[in-house]
Amino acid sequence: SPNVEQRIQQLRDEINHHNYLYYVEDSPEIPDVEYDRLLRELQALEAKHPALVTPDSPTQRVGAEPVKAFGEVKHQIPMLSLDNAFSDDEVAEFDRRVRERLGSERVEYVAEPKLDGLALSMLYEDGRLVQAATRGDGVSGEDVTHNVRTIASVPLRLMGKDYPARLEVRGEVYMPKQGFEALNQRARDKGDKEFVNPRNAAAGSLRQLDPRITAARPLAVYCYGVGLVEGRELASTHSGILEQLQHWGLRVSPEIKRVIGLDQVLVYYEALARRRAELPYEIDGVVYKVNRLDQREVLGFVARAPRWAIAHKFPAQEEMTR
Ligand SMILES: Cc1c[n+]2nc(N)[nH]c2nc1OC(C)C
Repeated sequence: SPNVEQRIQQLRDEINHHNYLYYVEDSPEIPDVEYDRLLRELQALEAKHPALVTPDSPTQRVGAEPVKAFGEVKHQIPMLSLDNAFSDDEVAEFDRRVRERLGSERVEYVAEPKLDGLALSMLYEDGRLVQAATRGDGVSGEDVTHNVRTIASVPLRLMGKDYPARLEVRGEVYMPKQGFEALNQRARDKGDKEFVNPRNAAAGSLRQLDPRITAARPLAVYCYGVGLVEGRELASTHSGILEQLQHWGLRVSPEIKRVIGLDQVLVYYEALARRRAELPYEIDGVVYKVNRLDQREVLGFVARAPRWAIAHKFPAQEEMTR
């Protein structure tokens, strides 16, 4: 009956909204107990009207059956790796080459924390998450859709209406430090093997055949770019695209900043290096990317990595603590 369908749709919209506030904006508006009541009401209505269940319903995050094997996903746009810089001089050299090729005095970059997780590609068609894949070798990766759907900070449906018909979002899936410690504590209590570091724990949690295992692991995603885009033009700068992704309900790191010129780039790096131990997740450096897409076109790529971006790594953790 129409009012059941209306109530189901209303509950879905409300639950998706509260999911977004809690997991993407980290600023819930209602107490957990109220959220649980909404979810239970939707689950009860869907149990009574199974024909009304849709894959993008918030009740459908955890698939019932494990997959037999990981499908292979061919990335229509290769997922590139990054060149590394290990010193300020190497960053200065990167900036000089960029300025020289662009023939411009000062270049605007976007500086982003480089999370120590694993790269992920998520494809949204008509606003629905239809596929998620690991980077693999950059050309093809593993289909981990069933597991990515269980990550609360990943929307099953985009918000608003002005998103492209097909939008591939790229980001990093990671395990926050606190979740990692708790997971290893549980492993110790059960006499299970512990994970060596949050990156391995995230990789191991994502590459499960049974989504119920992944659903029980504390994973999160920060989006940092796009791949395939069809159906409408996006902004002409990387920072503009990241704002659009946030507008559509995708989670983007609040640490991301626009910086102009080498001096501001290095100030950002030093500031983040000082805060590294306090961040709730592990990072292994900072990524600087030329902000204007037209300038990226001019710069292009070398064999395996773009000329328009570079990762500036921190010294390995143990050296820092010595
Ligand atoms: C591999 C990679 C990793 N990360 N991490 C961030 N924050 N941005 C980013 N961009 C990447 O690659 C693009 C520059 C192509």
